[in-house]
Amino acid sequence: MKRNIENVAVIGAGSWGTALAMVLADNGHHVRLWGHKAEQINEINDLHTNEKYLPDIKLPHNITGYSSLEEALTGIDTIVLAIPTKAIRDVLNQIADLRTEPLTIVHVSKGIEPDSLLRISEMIEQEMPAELLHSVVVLSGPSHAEEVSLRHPTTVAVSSKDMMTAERIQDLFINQNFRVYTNADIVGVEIGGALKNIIALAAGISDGLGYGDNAKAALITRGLAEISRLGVKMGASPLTFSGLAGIGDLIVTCTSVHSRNWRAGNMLGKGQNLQEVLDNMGMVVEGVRTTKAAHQLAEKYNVQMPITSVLYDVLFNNVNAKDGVDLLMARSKTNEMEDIANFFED
Ligand SMILES: NC(=O)C1=CN([C@@H]2O[C@H](COP(=O)(O)OP(=O)(O)OC[C@H]3O[C@@H](n4cnc5c(N)ncnc54)[C@H](OP(=O)(O)O)[C@@H]3O)[C@@H](O)[C@H]2O)C=CC1
Ligand SMILES: O=C(CO)COP(=O)(O)O
Repeated sequence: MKRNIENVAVIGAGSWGTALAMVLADNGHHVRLWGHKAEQINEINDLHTNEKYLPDIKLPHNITGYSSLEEALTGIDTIVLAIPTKAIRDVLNQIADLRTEPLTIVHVSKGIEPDSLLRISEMIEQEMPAELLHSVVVLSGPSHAEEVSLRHPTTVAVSSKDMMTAERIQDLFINQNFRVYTNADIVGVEIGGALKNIIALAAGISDGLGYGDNAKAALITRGLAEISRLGVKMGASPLTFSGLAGIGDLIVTCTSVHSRNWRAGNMLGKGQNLQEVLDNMGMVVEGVRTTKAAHQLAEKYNVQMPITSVLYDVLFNNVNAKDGVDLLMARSKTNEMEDIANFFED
């Protein structure tokens, strides 16, 4: 495939920003990788490594590290925003102050903001003045940075209200190891990516408690049911949840030792407390804040989300993890497929 070679800035030099910078660099693009810690950027430029986030990985030489956001953005019209949901408003404010020309923002974060209950593309539209925003694209799917950086086969979906730009972003990233699909359902792609982290925390807890594969399969299946139930109420297509940003990402996050959400849940299940777990992780565990947001969304849309609700109590109301599982198992009996009937009722 013949490509247009572009200058692209990746904003956020953590695990995912660095792995995606590698995909873009493999495709021949000129990649600027911005991070807010000068020492880490020196390591990227001098040693071509990012040991804290991707140990033992050599970065291609067409990735250049930047610690000045202004320099990273000069002459750039496409950025990949790869930072935790919590930091997005702050970083977008800095970007908006530095820009005079419109940007296409490809966001790759998997969260929902508590209280505002906004998806990330909505936060971007709120923070960036309209004249500085060309388009917002989301890239999501089953894709652990650790495996992408080893160039193992990976598939993701891109979505946007502007599908012409989504197709341009598909071309920017796609290669032999990294297959990119388009999906026009931006609500479903963002909701699937964010809410799977809640179920991965729960799956980690279940494993930490010593429960087996039956329990995990139940969490994945019933987790998908409650994600879809909420997503459809928010305007998503039910089909998206059977795709890469739905069941695909749910499987990888609930079953992989790479997942920070699964690992955090696992430590909780083994008896550590939440603060201890988050302090030890050293990387973002998006599912914790997203559990708060999903709990609020379930109330707002009047949707039953039993796993989310029990996890919320385990994380924030001192409910013991084992008691939480007992609560889920003791719920009143119901018909497995009643959810599907509800999709088509409204
Ligand atoms: N890791 C993965 O496999 C995947 C992650 N994602 C999503 O991508 C997003 C980013 O995750 P990931 O890269 O893994 O997270 P990491 O914790 O690995 O890295 C986060 C990066 O963001 C930086 N950062 C945090 N706060 C700020 C701030 N206020 N200003 C500037 N930089 C900041 C961190 O800097 P510092 O080093 O100083 O902490 C770090 O470089 C998350 O939403 C995650 O769900 C999506 C798909 C795959
Ligand atoms: O989203 C991911 C894989 O698709 C990464 O999940 P974690 O944030 O749990 O590591």
